[in-house]
Amino acid sequence: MSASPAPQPRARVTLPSLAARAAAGDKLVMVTAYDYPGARAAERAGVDLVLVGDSGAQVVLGHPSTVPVTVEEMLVLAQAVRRGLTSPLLVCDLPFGSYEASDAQAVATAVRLVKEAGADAVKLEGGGRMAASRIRAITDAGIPVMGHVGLTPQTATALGGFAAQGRTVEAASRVLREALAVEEAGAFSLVLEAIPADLAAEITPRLRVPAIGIGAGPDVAGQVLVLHDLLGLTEGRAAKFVKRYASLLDAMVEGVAAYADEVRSGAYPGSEHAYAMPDGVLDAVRAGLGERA
Ligand SMILES: Nc1nc(=O)c2c([nH]1)NC[C@@H]1CN(c3ccc(C(=O)N[C@@H](CCC(=O)O)C(=O)O)cc3)CN21
Ligand SMILES: CC(C)C(=O)C(=O)O
Ligand SMILES: [Mg+2]
Repeated sequence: MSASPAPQPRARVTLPSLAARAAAGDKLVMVTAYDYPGARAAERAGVDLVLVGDSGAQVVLGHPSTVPVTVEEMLVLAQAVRRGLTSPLLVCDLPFGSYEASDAQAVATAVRLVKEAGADAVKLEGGGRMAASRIRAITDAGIPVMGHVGLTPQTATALGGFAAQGRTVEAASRVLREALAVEEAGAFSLVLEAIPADLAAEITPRLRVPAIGIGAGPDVAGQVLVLHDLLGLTEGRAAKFVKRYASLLDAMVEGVAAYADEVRSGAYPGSEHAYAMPDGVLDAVRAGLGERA
């Protein structure tokens, strides 16, 4: 047999290996995933971190915002992603309403994502007193936490919609203060979302932990994008920071339309898609019904 050998799995990404890579100046690559094929694509492409984002509320479940997604739904998505991943670090968002009430609620939710879905770490939004307390509590329970400041979609209504953040002296100072507070609370990394590139460049070197940007310019330790955005699976106007690397929704429509055409024309199924019956079987069936062969 000359079967090609199974691809060598890369070494598992760990918190120390991430920190070392970031310290060496290597850009960290994070992408979201919400199912098994998305996880396989991320794994095979060699990304460092995979985020089961609450953005799945929108890009997978069709909700208008991230707010409605439940812990149960995040568990289903994260379990599917876990089955497809071996080496990247698996981070799972804590959905809106699953951590704000108390430190105990936040720890209980994080524990479920680790125990029931195999998450390696969790992510939560915010940099104020509530968020800092939750990050400390979850970290103390032994679960690594990624922070998320700047544009925090779960509370976008309070921020004035999906607008870039940190563009006034007061707002920029607040994002900086929140990033430092998230690090101080024990986060191993944090997302900086939709802030001016110059502000992200000011914040990043003030942190010991890697800042992962989305709409935060190039001077951060790494980047994250929503998988469905970068693959062209989303419709409508995308945020300014989105770059499309494929047009998969167009490819999906073309594929389904070609199938529909062939069903209607009779070109599908062809003889190669049909099961053959052994000689004589139908004759015997007819004889059994009292018909002549
Ligand atoms: N598909 C998808 N991609 C994402 O990046 C994403 C989600 N969904 N859902 C959760 C949040 C919401 N995000 C968003 C959504 C919209 C904008 C947006 O359109 N922003 C305007 C800002 C304009 C302004 O600053 O006033 C833009 O033009 O980029 C930004 C982030 C990021 N996250
Ligand atoms: C965009 C990233 C950072 C996120 O939180 C998500 O996809 O839910
Ligand atoms: Mg999110």
